[in-house]
Amino acid sequence: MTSVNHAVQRSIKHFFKSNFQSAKRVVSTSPRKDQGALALQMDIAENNIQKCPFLKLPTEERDTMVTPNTNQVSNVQPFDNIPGPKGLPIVGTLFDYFKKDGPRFNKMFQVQQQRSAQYGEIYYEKIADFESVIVSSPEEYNRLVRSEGKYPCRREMAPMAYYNRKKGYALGIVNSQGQDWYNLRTVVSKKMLKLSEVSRVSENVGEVADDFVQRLSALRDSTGQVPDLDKELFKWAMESIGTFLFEERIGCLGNQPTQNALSFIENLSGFFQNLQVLMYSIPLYKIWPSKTWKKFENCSDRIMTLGDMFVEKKLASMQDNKDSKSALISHLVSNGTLSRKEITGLMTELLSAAVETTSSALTWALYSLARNPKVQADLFDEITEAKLKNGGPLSAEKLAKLPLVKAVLKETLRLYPISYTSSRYIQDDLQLCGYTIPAGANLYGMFHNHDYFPEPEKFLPERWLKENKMDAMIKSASQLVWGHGARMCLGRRLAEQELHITIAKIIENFQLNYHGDEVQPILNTTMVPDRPVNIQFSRRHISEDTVFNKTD
Ligand code: HEM
Repeated sequence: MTSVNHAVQRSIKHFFKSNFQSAKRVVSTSPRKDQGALALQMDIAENNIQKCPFLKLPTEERDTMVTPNTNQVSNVQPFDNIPGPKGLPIVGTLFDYFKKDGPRFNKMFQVQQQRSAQYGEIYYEKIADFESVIVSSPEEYNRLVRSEGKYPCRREMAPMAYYNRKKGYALGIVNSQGQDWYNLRTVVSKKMLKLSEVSRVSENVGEVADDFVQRLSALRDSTGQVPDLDKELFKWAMESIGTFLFEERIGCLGNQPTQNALSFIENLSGFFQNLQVLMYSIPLYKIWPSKTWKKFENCSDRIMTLGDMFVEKKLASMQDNKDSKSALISHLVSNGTLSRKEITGLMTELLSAAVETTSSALTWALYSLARNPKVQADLFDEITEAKLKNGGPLSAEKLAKLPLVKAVLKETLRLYPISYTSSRYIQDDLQLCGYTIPAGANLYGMFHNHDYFPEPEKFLPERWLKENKMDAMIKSASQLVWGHGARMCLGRRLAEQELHITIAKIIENFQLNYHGDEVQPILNTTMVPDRPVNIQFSRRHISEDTVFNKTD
């Protein structure tokens, strides 16, 4: 027993040593507005330098790193001067969150907003081993965006990475860094981010949206509400992304959705819910699997098994039928760079990244439209007028390009940024001497700040229309909802296309109403509603020769 106790003590000691060795802080890149031009603050003592913990720089890049230009060093502000909540040793401000909303961390975006109001546009916080400098001004964050190197380094999602290493899976695009990340991303980025590639599946995405409209119509109860709307939106999201990844229908929207697809969706929900808790907690799961960890691990196991089944099934059918050339999976097979195991891992990762994000975005868009009848009417008019001009129904591709449709999505993601923060280990300006500050933009705070967006709590898609001339810097910061630079969201073009087409088709067919209480956003890794969103769908009767319509 004593030897077991010693072993446990030793392993706890080792755990704390490896996880919480406090890195000495060296740099401040906190140019306050009153300092004017960029003034980097550096303490260049070699042994104080903290590097991106993940970055494996190629030798030649490492060799070209230079010492800082001392001309820049003025108005010195040591890193420790960055304001922020003090916190305790080791755990930092962890207990603040326990007091606020229990150990779920699902209101972090609001805490960031409050902290920014208290400390200003830059502050430092350490929550357990999660250290960040949080920036909430578009100007400041744009500087960081501009300083991106060839291998942008984002904080690893530690529980996911730990799971993958433990089970012998590759880290994937989301968690790999440096050259490994670059190699993997290069295989898919052209296919995923090129508009011409993405629009090749627009008609298929349109068909999924049509089926979804039919399904919503059929599922409505006597009050016009769709039971378990959240689950239906998940099914839509999975079916939609399937058109690009596999170029075939997964089978989520039929009367009897495939059990595997349903199980994938269910486990994905559990995966994200538990990931949110594990991300900010002390990573004790590395030595003692907690209940939350076990749930996370079970969901991850199931997701990997199901992903493997989807991919294997598709690969087997591709051997018989060589037709589906535009599917991403065919591209990966013919490209020949990745092994079968790597292809499976990547496809499962993309499927996982796609479903919760796009279904949450569509939920928020429908909720916002349901509460804003005027915007809905304008959107319906835009679609109807475009149809009249076109002399008939619009292709999915044309629907996706309507200005107000696009503005509705932008405004939805401003109010509810699905990924509430965008973060980097700073490399470029500061990489000059190998410094690192993990920095994140407080997107929620930025997007809800009346200095940047007048009447920030109102859903006003028209603010995005060309004629209203939004300030270019604010417009560019708003893109941060997709991240930025070489590491920007890989699914952005696909997600936008799916969402534009589906929003347009839903408004073309239904008038939406919402009579419930105001829904609040919470974090399940992505930003989701805190309760079921019971929207009423009234079917429009569209007549061919008039822009007016009746609803039932
Ligand atoms: C509304 C929908 C979505 C939003 C708001 C969103 C947002 C984001 C954000 C903010 C990032 C971090 C980017 C950065 O650090 O610069 C990201 C990364 C990523 N997203 Fe999305 N995403 C969405 C949909 C999708 C979809 C549909 C897919 C897959 C088809 C996808 C795949 C990925 C991948 C693989 C990464 C990691 C990229 C890398 O590290 O190189 N996302 N996403």
